[in-house]
Amino acid sequence: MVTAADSIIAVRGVTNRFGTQTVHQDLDLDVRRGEVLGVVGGSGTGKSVLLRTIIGLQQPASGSVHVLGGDLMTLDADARSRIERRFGVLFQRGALFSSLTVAENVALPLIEYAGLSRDDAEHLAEVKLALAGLPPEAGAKMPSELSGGMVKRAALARALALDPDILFLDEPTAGLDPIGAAAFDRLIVTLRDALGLTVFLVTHDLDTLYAICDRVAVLSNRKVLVNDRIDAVAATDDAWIQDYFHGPRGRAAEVARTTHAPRATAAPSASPTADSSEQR
Ligand SMILES: Nc1ncnc2c1ncn2[C@@H]1O[C@H](COP(=O)(O)OP(=O)(O)OP(=O)(O)O)[C@@H](O)[C@H]1O
Repeated sequence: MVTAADSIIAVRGVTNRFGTQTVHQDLDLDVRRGEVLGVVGGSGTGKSVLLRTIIGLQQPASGSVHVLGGDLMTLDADARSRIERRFGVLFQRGALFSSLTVAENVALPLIEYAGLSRDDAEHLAEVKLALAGLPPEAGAKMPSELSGGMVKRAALARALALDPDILFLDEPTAGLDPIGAAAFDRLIVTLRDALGLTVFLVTHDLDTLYAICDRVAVLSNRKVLVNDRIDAVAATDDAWIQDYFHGPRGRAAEVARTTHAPRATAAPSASPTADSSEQR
């Protein structure tokens, strides 16, 4: 059995309510150091609210959230902020500042939180953009000039700016075509391996689950119904899980995994480079 001590994130007994709606009730979840954990569930089951709770943007009605050895509910503001700076977050819509260039977007946290000079921050931003697979010329562009896939990569570069321990990704492949999504999946694994990240990934994308997740947590009925390796999750006796994993899309993703042909994808590349096929 996994104890809170084995976990980089340990959520215990969390309840979240909005008015009369209870989204989570006594929810427990463990995330192990170095894993890619996929979080799935029907629409409105509270995946994004759970992510927001773990990163401290949503105060639960009750329960505790231990992250990186600290209890976010009881720490003072300074200690809490030190832990929160070790998070990198990629929100669902990328959330870049539209009035700043891509490089300025990535440099901003380095100036604000790491106290770097503008020159140093923009130099380091170039490194982060390359790490996220963007070409050097992308830094000078405005977010509106980028393709959908490049916006995701720019937002990822910003999430990596402060060398996080944990990367939180909310629907990172939503809106990407299958080849762009497969390239993004590979990038996440490459970065996890190279940087020793732990990845908390909210997704609806079955191909992503099969391709990169070490374990999958399913949210249902206000709790984590199961959190296990994907084969064990797919075998769980639950109507939503059976429909999701063994419906037509689930079968296709499983076949792609077992035939080593994820999506309609190009050959994997060793270095993370932007894929020209990403949606524009
Ligand atoms: N700030 C808020 N105020 C009121 N209700 C909220 C708020 N945030 C989320 N909710 C509600 O909480 C529930 C869970 O929302 P959440 O966004 O976490 O779902 P989700 O599982 O991520 O859904 P999806 O897969 O559709 O993105 C929804 O019913 C949503 O309307």
